[in-house]
Amino acid sequence: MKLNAQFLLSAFAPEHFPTQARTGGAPEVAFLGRSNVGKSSLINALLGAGMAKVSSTPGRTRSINFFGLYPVSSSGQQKSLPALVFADLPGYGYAKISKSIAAEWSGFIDPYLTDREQLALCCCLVDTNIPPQPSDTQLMDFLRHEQRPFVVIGTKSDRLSNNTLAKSIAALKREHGVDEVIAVSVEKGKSDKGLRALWERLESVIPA
Ligand SMILES: Nc1nc2c(ncn2[C@@H]2O[C@H](COP(=O)(O)OP(=O)(O)OP(=O)(O)O)[C@@H](O)[C@H]2O)c(=O)[nH]1
Ligand SMILES: [Mg+2]
Repeated sequence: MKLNAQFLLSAFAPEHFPTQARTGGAPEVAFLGRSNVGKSSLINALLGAGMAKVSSTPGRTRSINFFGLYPVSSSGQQKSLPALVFADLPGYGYAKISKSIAAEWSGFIDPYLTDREQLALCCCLVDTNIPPQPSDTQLMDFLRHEQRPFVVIGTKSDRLSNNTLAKSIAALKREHGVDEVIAVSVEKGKSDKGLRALWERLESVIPA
């Protein structure tokens, strides 16, 4: 299926979340993880450069940013409703701004993860360059409790040798209690095997 990506809106409160009229109730995929882990970069790699704002300053994404993925017919016509919606979420776990982030989480991110009916899959991004983080374990425990399906994605894999990456992935699987961690890199010229595996998983949430 050919999909055309379009920015929908930035939400700072639950009442801003895209309406049924806007999305037709399309399934949503949320991108979650600590500040600077590479959420916005991954969305750009999946949807095309420039979609989401990337920054070297942690804590850049402060709103939930929604993107619609619209099917395009063989004649090139774009459908009026998206088949899938991506949600780029603010990061957590960055000490300097953790207080304001904590307030945001209880204000509108928590409600999004708890109540959003369309939310079909959570992508939990973890950095393969650092040891497993308690804040990530905490998020996954929360998602398990909420019975939200999630997939764990290991970012910035280009910075590690194959051997070190394999060890890191093994540690992440063990610590987070998951069978699979999809290793990805958004660096040009690096293998896009992980990105392709991820796309397959994402497309699987679109109803046939
Ligand atoms: N080497 C390498 N760097 C990456 C990769 N993905 C992201 N980065 C870098 O990591 C930094 C943070 O990336 P973002 O995508 O803005 O991270 P984020 O998770 O959206 O951050 P917040 O919005 O602050 O929560 C940027 O400097 C990116 O260039 C990757 O696959 N490889
Ligand atoms: Mg971001």
